[in-house]
Amino acid sequence: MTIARVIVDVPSRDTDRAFDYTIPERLQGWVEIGSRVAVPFGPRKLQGIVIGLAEDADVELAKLKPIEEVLDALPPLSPELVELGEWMSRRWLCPLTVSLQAMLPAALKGRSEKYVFPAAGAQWSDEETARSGGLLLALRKGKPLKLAMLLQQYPEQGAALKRWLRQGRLEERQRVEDKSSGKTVYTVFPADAETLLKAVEEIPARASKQREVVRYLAENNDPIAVARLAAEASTTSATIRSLEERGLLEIRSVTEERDPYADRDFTASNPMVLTPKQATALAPIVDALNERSSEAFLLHGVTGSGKTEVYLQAIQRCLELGREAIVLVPEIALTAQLVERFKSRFGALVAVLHSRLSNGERYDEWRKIREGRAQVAVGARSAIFAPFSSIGLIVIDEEHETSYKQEESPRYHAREVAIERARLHGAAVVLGSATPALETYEAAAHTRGGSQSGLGKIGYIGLPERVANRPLPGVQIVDMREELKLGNRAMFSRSLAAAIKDRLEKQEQIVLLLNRRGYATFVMCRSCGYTAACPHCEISLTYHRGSSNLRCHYCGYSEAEPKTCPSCESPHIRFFGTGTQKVEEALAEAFPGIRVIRMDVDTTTEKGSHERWLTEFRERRADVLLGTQMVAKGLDFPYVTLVGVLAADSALRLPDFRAPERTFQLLTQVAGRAGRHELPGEVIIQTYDPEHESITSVQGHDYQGFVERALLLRKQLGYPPYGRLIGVTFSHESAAMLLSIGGQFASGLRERAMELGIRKEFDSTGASALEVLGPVSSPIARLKDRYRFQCMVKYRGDVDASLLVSRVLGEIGEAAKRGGVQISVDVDPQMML
Ligand SMILES: Nc1ncnc2c1ncn2[C@@H]1O[C@H](COP(=O)(O)OP(=O)(O)OP(=O)(O)O)[C@@H](O)[C@H]1O
Ligand SMILES: [Zn+2]
Ligand SMILES: [Zn+2]
Repeated sequence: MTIARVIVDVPSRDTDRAFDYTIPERLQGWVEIGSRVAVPFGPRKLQGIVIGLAEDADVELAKLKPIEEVLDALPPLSPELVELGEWMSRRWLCPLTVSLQAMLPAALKGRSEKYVFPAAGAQWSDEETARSGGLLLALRKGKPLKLAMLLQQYPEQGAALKRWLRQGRLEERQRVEDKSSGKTVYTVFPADAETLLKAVEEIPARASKQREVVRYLAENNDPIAVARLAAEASTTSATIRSLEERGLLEIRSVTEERDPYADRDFTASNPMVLTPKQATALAPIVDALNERSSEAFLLHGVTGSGKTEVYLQAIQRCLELGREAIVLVPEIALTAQLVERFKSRFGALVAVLHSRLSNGERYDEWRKIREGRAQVAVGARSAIFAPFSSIGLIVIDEEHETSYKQEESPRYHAREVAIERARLHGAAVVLGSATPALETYEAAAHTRGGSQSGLGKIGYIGLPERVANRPLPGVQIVDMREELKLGNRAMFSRSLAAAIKDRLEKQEQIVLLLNRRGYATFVMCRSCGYTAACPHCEISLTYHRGSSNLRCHYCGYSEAEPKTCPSCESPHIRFFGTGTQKVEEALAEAFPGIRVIRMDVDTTTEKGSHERWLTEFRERRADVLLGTQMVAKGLDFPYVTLVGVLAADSALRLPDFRAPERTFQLLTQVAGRAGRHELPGEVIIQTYDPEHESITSVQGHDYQGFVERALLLRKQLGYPPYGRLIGVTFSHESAAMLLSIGGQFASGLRERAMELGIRKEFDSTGASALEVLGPVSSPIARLKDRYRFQCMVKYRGDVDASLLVSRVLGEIGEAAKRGGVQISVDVDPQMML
């Protein structure tokens, strides 16, 4: 190959195409599809990723510049991931480099020097050594060698070097100054036992310590850390170094893998005997695995129906077939408990990827996957890009979770990426949930046609009952308006208070959910109605009791709590709304001695704190687990028999058409925490809106009914999954500028649609339609001193709206850029805020 087609890492429309470079002779063996390279670009030197190789370019070869450097010994992306990236960029309208960069571990992105050195204990035959043209001799001197130097001096050894790296006999490391690099440990590599035993005789008797160490090494002929050897042979590192001078051992610095779960023991677990229902659920998944067919399934199982065991046994089958599995879980559910369930079944084969790991830890887990040392990747959203080569199964647990959509570019949805990646691998996909997203349910049930979800056909698997005939918990709805009428002004209704008291007496446990989305604590003046808002963002400031200050959750701005109203000077200014802190106080007051664990953004910032709280609760060192959304998911505690929901309806009024769906899902999930084991459960939901379907459907555990009605409404309005949306947000310091650019966009798009004869009415015929809403001020009208306007493009049927949008953006792009307007496009937005 002589030409490499390179995507340079500049995320802009102008550079969003492949540029051709020649591959110099010395790099011939090194450049592959997926390689990260350094290339000259105008006066600059840029990083880029090779997405294609060719013999010929469209222009004269002499006009092309050569690639300057290859940045990693092994390409960090496979051809398959490059292809996936290209698909993502088309799907979510973003520059290709943005998609590709999203797949790389952060630790790799820098321009740090790479080193190559032998892995501990790696062996080579004499023949390999002879054929390596001096490369192995150089490497085995012990010092890590710079990759750049190896590329220069051993150009013809590229294939061999890469093979050894892939086999894990060589290691590639980077020296970066942050914690990304592994822990360096000085390690003793002893000579062979025979040599050592012979040497013992030659060491003078007065050097008895040296003799002892040599004897020890002859008996334990494995590499060992210097510090450890010193301890075991009760000697000093000086003694050990003197043996290096005698040529009896070598000391090399070895970078230790950081295993974030190293200090934990996982008791091995065996597959459970499946219930007949679980077995029926597993069967079609196993069939798909055996046939290597890229089928997708919705595993719709009520809370506590044993979905996890079905995943585990499907994964087991996948591994037996010699293939790899990815399991996605919501970030917040990625707790020790869940990791443990996978680690105890599959042990060291499991790599864990989540954002609480340091960059270096993530990089180590990523390499474990790439080098074939792990076969199962468990992680949050981005684990969908785990660098496996032969995926057999992708599981997405709690598939309805909004966190599977990335809210920054590339604005991909992991569910769709999973289905596409599975297609490339011939892998099966299992989407599991007790409350599937309407889009997924519709794709699986094909209830009334006209779906635009883009998910293709999905098989439906139901698990309608809990394991061992355990009943779903009884749900009681309490009308808080009635409570007030009866003179109860407390935070807890009479029935919730009585139930809490009862559980405290029985020493059972309680989960309390404060649905706080859209309901943060804010400061309001009772005399004039003034509310404290961030001066940079159009957002209410949130009150933090600990520090007594007001904070903006978007930009971090903070100010002291006002003593008098800045607007009318009234002293009657105080904070409103119920925060978890306030609930905690109310609990302490109403139930003296109650032990409460509060879990919210404030108490879980510290690394590991999340897990610590949950362990404490599991060990029954607390009576109540009180928290926001994060207490609702995936937890399985046997002594929880009561779940209480405060302010169930607080998120119902958000200006988002998915608000009722989200509320229903959250309530169902949290209700599902109760009575999962022998003890039966009870749920009490407090609300000011007891007639609302999102709440009454939870009472009857009536997912089907709720969804059928919700889908009907969506269909009438042309909302997903029966229509699709593209959100375009414009931001600038000046609102006037935005109106102008936003207006140009909207009218440009309307004109194009009209030219193509696309109607704008969403009528009952279901015919193709496209409507442009806006530009209007965004629900968050100002953020970090920039005003925000948005247009919502709503369409259905046979309309390539993505293409139209990118054309129109191309037309106004120049003017927008000159004016400094930032434009972001969100295809299939999940958040309307
Ligand atoms: N075949 C089985 N035999 C006995 N117990 C089982 C079996 N399958 C699952 N369980 C137990 O039932 C409980 C619920 O299972 P699991 O947590 O997998 O449910 P789930 O469907 O994932 O629930 P959720 O969606 O609420 O997280 C667990 O304690 C699990 O150990
Ligand atoms: Zn006031
Ligand atoms: Zn702010």
